[in-house]
Amino acid sequence: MVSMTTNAGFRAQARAAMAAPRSAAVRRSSPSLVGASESALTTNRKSLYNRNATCRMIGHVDPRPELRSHGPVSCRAASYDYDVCIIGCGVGGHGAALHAVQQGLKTCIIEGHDIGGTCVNRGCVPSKALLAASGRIREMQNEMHLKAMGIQVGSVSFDRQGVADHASQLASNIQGNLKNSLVAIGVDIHVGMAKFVDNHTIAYGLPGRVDVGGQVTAKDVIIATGSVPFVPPGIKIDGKTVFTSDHALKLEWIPEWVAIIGSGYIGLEFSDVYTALGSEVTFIEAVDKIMPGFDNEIARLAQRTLITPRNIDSRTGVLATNVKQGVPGVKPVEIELTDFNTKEVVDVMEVDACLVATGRVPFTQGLSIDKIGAETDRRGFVPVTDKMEVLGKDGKPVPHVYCIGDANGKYMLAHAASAQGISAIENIKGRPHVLNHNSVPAACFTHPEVSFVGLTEEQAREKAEEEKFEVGVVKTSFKANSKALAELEGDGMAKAIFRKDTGEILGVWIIGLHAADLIHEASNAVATNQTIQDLKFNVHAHPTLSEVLDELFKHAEVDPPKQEGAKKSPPAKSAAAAPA
Ligand SMILES: Cc1cc2nc3c(=O)[nH]c(=O)nc-3n(C[C@H](O)[C@H](O)[C@H](O)COP(=O)(O)OP(=O)(O)OC[C@H]3O[C@@H](n4cnc5c(N)ncnc54)[C@H](O)[C@@H]3O)c2cc1C
Ligand SMILES: NC(=O)c1ccc[n+]([C@@H]2O[C@H](COP(=O)([O-])OP(=O)(O)OC[C@H]3O[C@@H](n4cnc5c(N)ncnc54)[C@H](O)[C@@H]3O)[C@@H](O)[C@H]2O)c1
Repeated sequence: MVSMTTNAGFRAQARAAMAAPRSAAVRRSSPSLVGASESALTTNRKSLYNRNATCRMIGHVDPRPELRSHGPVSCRAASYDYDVCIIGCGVGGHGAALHAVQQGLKTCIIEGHDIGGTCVNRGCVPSKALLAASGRIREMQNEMHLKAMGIQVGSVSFDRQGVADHASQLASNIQGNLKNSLVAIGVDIHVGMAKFVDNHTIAYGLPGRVDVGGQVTAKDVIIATGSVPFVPPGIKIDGKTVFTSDHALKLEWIPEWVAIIGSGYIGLEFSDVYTALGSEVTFIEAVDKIMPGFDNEIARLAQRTLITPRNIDSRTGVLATNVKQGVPGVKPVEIELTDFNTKEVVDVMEVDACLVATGRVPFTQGLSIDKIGAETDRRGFVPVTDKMEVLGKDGKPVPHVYCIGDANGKYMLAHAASAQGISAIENIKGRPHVLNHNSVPAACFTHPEVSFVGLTEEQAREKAEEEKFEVGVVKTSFKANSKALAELEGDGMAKAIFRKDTGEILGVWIIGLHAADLIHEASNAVATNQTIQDLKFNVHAHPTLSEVLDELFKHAEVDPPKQEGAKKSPPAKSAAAAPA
C-alpha cells in the first residue's frame, strides 16, 4: 500500500534561500587544479617526448643493483624516473609519500583533482568544522545546561554563511599545508588522471587539456585513488534538494526538514549538524535499526543521547528506492520507501531536502588495471594482500604494485589509508609489514562523540562461540568521573570486551565527551599487544576524562594463570601492527 506523508514544514522561504546547484560531475573534470606544480608539469611533458621504447631515465638512476634488476613487464632498462609513484593525493597518498621520502625513496604523486582528496576537501576536515561550529551553537542554546553552571546567555544566533566559510577556509588551509609539506621534502606533484601503461609506467592527463599530461616510470607504484559517494539506483542527485555529503558540506542552505538516507557515520554526523542548526531530521535506514554498525548497548545509549532528545525520527527496515528532486519554492522532494524484506512500496515521503548517505564506492575506473593483469571486484575495489600488494587475476600479487586507502575497501577511514600507505612503503623497502586493522580506532564526531576499536560485544560473543573461550565485559560511566561532572557531561559510558582467559582486548567502545580522543589508549594497547591486565598499572592524571578508561581497565577481571608462577598469559593471537 502506498501512503503519502505530507511535509507540513515545507517552506518556500527555505527553498528560495538555496544557492544555485553545483553538479557533481564538474568536480571530476575541473581543470583548476590546486597543487599543480608548473615545474613538475614541464618536467613531465619533457619526459613524455624524450622517452624511448624501453624505459628512459629522467634525472634519476637508482644506484642499488637490486632496484635495477627487475621490471620484466615494462622496463628492460635499469632505471626509473622514481622509486615510487603514488596515484592520488588524498591522506593515503600523502602519508605514503611522507614515509617514502623519509626512507630515502625518490617519490612522485600524480593527482587528478585536488591535493588532499576526500578527507581534506569533502570529508573529515570540513565536516568537523561544521560539527565544531554547530556543536558550539547547540551548547550555547542549552539554557538548562548553562544555568546549572550559573551561566546565562542572551539569545544565540548564527550566520549560516559564516559557518560554511569556517568549513571551506579550514579545508583550503589544510590543503595548502598538505601541499607545502610535500613540496618541502621534494615530492614531485604531477597533475592529471593517471592510468597504467604497465607495472612501472604511468600515463596521465586531463580530458580536453593537451597541455597537461605525460608519463612517468617508477620501480614501485601505489594506487591511492580513494572513493566517491555511492548513490543507489533510482536516486537522482541535483546537488540542491537531493544531495550527497559533497554538497551538504557547503551548507548552502538549512532545510527545515531533511531526510537522511543511511544512518552510518555521515548520516549521524549530519544529523548532529542539522538539528543544532534547527532542522528536523528523518532517518531512512535499510536495516531494521539505526546505527546498525554500533555495539548494541552503545547504540541504545546513542539513541538516548543523540536521537530521542532531538528533533529526529526514523524509518527503519525500508529502502529509499526512488527519490524525485524538488523544485525550490514549488514542489517538495518525494522519497519512495520500499520494505526491505517484502520489497513492496510502503510509503512516499515529502521533505524539503534529502541527504544521500548510503556509503561510498571506490574511484578506480579509468586506471586500466587490466594492463597490470589485475581487475577490480564487482564493486570496483582493488583486491590486495595483507601487505597491500595488488592481487592479480591469477590470485598472485602483481609485482611492484600496491593499493591503499578507500580504493581497496579494507577500512574506509583517513587514518587507515595513511597507515596502509606507511605499511606499503615498509613492504617496498623489503621490511615485511602487515597493518593490524583490528587496532585501527574509529570515531563518530557527534555531540557527544562515539568511538571504538575492535569488535562489538555481539561480534566478540560469536567469535568466542566459534573459538571456545569466555568473554569478559566491563563498563564504566562518565557519571563517576570528576572531570565529566565538572563539565556537567555525565552522559556516557565506556565498555571493554576481552578474553577472560588471556586478557586479550577484543573491543573497546566509548560514548561521551571527547570519546574520539580517549579511544587511543585502548587502540594503541591493541596495536602493541598489551593485555587488559597490563593497562591496569598505567597512571592517569586526575581529574581527567582518561580516568574513565583507567577505571574500566582496573575493573576487568581475568582468569588467574593456569600454570603456577606464570606471570600472565600471552594474547591468543598476535595483534600488533608488526612485521608479518
Ligand atoms: C563527509 C565525510 C566525512 C568523513 N569524516 C571522516 C573522519 O572524520 N575521519 C576519518 O577517518 N575518515 C573520514 N571520512 C573518510 C575519509 O575521508 C576517507 O577514508 C579518506 O579520505 C580516504 O583517503 P584516500 O587517500 O584513500 O582517498 P581520497 O581522500 O578519496 O583521495 C584520493 C585522491 O585520488 C585522486 N584520484 C582518483 N583517481 C585518480 C587517478 N586516476 N589519477 C590521479 N588521481 C586520482 C582523487 O582526485 C583524490 O584526490 C569522511 C568521509 C566523508 C565523505
Ligand atoms: N567520523 C568518521 O570517521 C567518518 C565520517 C563520515 C564518513 N566516514 C566514512 O565514509 C564512508 C561513508 O559513510 P556513510 O555514512 O555514507 O556510509 P555507511 O556505510 O557508514 O552507512 C551507510 C548506511 O546507509 C544504509 N543504506 C544504504 N543504502 C540504503 C538505501 N537505499 N536506503 C536506506 N538505507 C540505505 C546502510 O544500511 C548503512 O547503514 C564510511 O565508510 C565511513 O568510514 C567516516
